[in-house]
Amino acid sequence: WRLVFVWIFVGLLSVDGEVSGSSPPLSRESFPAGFLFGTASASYQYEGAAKEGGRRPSIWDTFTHKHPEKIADGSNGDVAIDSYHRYKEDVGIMKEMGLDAYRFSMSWSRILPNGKLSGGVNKEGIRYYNNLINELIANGIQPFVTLFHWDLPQALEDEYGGFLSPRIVDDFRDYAEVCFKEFGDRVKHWTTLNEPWSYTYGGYVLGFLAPGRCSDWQNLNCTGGDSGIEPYLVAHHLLLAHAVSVQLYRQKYQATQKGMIGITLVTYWFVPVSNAKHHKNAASRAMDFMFGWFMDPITKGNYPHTMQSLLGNRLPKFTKIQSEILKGSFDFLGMNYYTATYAAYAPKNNGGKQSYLTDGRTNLSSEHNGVPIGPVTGTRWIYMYPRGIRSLLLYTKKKYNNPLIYITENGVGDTYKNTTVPLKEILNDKGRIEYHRRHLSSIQSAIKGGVNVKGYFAWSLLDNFEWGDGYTVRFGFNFVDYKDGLKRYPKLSAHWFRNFLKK
Ligand SMILES: N=C(Cc1ccccc1)N[C@@H]1O[C@H](CO[C@@H]2OC[C@@H](O)[C@H](O)[C@H]2O)[C@@H](O)[C@H](O)[C@H]1O
Repeated sequence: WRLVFVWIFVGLLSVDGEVSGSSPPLSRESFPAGFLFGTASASYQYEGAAKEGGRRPSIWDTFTHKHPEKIADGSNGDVAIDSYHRYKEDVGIMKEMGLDAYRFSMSWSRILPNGKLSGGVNKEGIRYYNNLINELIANGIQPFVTLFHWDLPQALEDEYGGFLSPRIVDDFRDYAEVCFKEFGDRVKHWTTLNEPWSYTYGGYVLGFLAPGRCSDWQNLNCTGGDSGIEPYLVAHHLLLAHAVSVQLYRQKYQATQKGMIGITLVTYWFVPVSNAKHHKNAASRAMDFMFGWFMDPITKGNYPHTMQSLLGNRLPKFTKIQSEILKGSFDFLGMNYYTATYAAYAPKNNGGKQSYLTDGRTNLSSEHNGVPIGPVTGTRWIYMYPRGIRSLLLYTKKKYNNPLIYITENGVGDTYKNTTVPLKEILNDKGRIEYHRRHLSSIQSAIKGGVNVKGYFAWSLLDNFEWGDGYTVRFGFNFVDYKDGLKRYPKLSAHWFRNFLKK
């Protein structure tokens, strides 16, 4: 009998650490009082109205129009899902779902069309974001605002190469100050950057994101660049732009506006292919090269030791003053988690050319001995690995002194290359419900482990323009009908989340 009991108990213990079956089904009540639930979005992926309301081009307008071959369906964000005109309807959907907060980004080139303060502030841009913020607050939804979600004004890319140049630091700070001044009386959670790793990796290592730069020997149809040098320059300037903007907010606005400011970082969870020391070290190095690359400077004022020793003079150096303003430059940490990957030791490829891809001496793979790290999903690079968000949260708590954390993105997409799939099937997104439920359960387990996480934003409220995958990958709780006036329909997951959130 004892054996039978053990078997039953073990069977109930789901791999995410939650004891399913014995505890009530997961709901808002499973989380501490005041825990915020929301959804996330980004300006270029949602707004559309690319040439309306005084907005000038961003590097994503240029990238999609000049290189449609780099977008799965050759599409762009000219119209996207038209949130610029439909924001009231979209806020209504958030209200209906019972969201506490909404994370969105501001389009820098809608507010400063020429990128610089000297080019003038676009009043129509200010008006749009005031309308959106006021609509959210009128519906009891807190605005979480990201200043930069990859859509850099093209004017700054043209003038001095955007984030390749240190000149970006002052222009970003000026842009941030316009936003603090205009919206800071109502916006109490600011994020400077969304995923500086992705902007750097996608834009300067492999060139599949704007501005599409990489080493020509990689034969990835890039517009110039050097995957072994430029990523480290861009990341350096992203960090400095972040730090000076946080310093400005704290010195001039925080005392009166009483808001918080942070940064959103993305990382995989890395699982060593075996317990062999050289593979465990590889997994640790992989964390340094993706998460520590940004997390160490904002907590310790410098890059991880592994990066410093492996990169030498290819890694820019912070001055003493820069190190000081970087250290502690966040009130909260935004964390985006989607999946995990295996890490194995990789020897230095002496003959090979230099690239971020090989600098970390790690081989990353989504499978080991032919077995995927987790169940495949509707998204090519996302394997279901919910325990990874718990491991990542506990790792962050231990290594970085238990910071205040919001999960600012977590979600999964369904891929539709052929558009003949019946609507009924698309709306029946049980896989998305399972993905979010298991990740929420894993977060609950991390909270029990003492992690200071205070909110969860799902990616995404609506299907939208998914960068290199255009409109072929759908992440929304709500379906957008690209063939019939961008009409919005709740998927099964929207009903599930509404019930989950019911007070
Ligand atoms: N996409 C990422 C991180 C990333 C970057 C390069 C390569 C792999 C993964 N991060 C977040 O994921 C979200 C989902 O990302 C999609 O994932 C599936 C891909 O096929 C698609 O191209 C990408 O947009 C984006 O919409 C958000 O804007 C972004 O903040």
